[in-house]
Amino acid sequence: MNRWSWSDFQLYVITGENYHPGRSMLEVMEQAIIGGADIVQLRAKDTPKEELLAQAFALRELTDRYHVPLIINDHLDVAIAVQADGVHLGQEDLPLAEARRILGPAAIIGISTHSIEQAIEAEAGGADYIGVGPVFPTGTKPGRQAVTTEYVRSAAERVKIPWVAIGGITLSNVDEVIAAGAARICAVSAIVGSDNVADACRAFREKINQQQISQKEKLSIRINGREEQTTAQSVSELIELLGFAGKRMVVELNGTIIAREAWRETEIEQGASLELVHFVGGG
Ligand SMILES: Cc1ncc(COP(=O)(O)OP(=O)(O)O)c(N)n1
Ligand SMILES: Cc1ncsc1CCOP(=O)(O)O
Ligand SMILES: [Mg+2]
Repeated sequence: MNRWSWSDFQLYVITGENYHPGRSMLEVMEQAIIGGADIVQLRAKDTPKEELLAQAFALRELTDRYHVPLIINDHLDVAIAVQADGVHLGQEDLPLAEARRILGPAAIIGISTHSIEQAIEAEAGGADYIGVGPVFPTGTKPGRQAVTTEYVRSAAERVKIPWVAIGGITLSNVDEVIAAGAARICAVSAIVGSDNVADACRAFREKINQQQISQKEKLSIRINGREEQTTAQSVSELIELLGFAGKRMVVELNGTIIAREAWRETEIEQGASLELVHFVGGG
């Protein structure tokens, strides 16, 4: 991953110094990158500007060394000063259009969204990616209402630009978020607060990859007009998986009736349309 293919990212890690007393932000973020963080954000809400700027320069040097994109939370001036790859803005921060006017077309601008309406607005306004969250309640943004995996599900259905699920995501609940359709995960506490930051990142990456492999293996097909996902590769396998093995059936695949003898060698391909008629009763 590098800044030229930034949108393929899977694991986005944000700084959170209060989660790792005794370890520096730089050593923690280096471990995150080594473990597989493929985009990072500097977020330090209460840090004075001068110190924030120094942290941003140091993180720029680190991310340059590893060819990882750097995003600055909230502060466009800091992003410009350190030649970061972009900024992340919330609903109450500088409006997207203003940020774009200042930063230009090449900058990566991410927008926090808490509803599908906000997501559609950010997409239409030219955001490069959006944050979807907080999925779960989180101490990193106390008091902010969780959007739940319901919003993750609608983002998966409707958002066309890259989007990342964020907020209260841990190794114990990330499967739920991925199952709701998230292909990109962002975390603070579960990663930077972990004893072994690199291993935590590897574990998150493993879970994201695992899900993507099993999604890829599934074919999207239509059965009697309904969109379905299947791992079946032949008509006979599909009939078995649907629990119709041994039953009297007529199978039509893409408009052609398939004789029972041909079920085993007839492959099912992505986008196939099947009509299955099951005869009930005998006589
Ligand atoms: C990737 C990502 N998503 C959401 C946020 C939150 O941004 P915002 O709502 O502006 O809140 P603060 O982070 O500024 O407290 C984010 N930073 N990154
Ligand atoms: C910055 C931010 N925006 C929405 S949730 C959140 C915090 C994410 O932190 P954590 O992964 O510790 O819940
Ligand atoms: Mg903000």
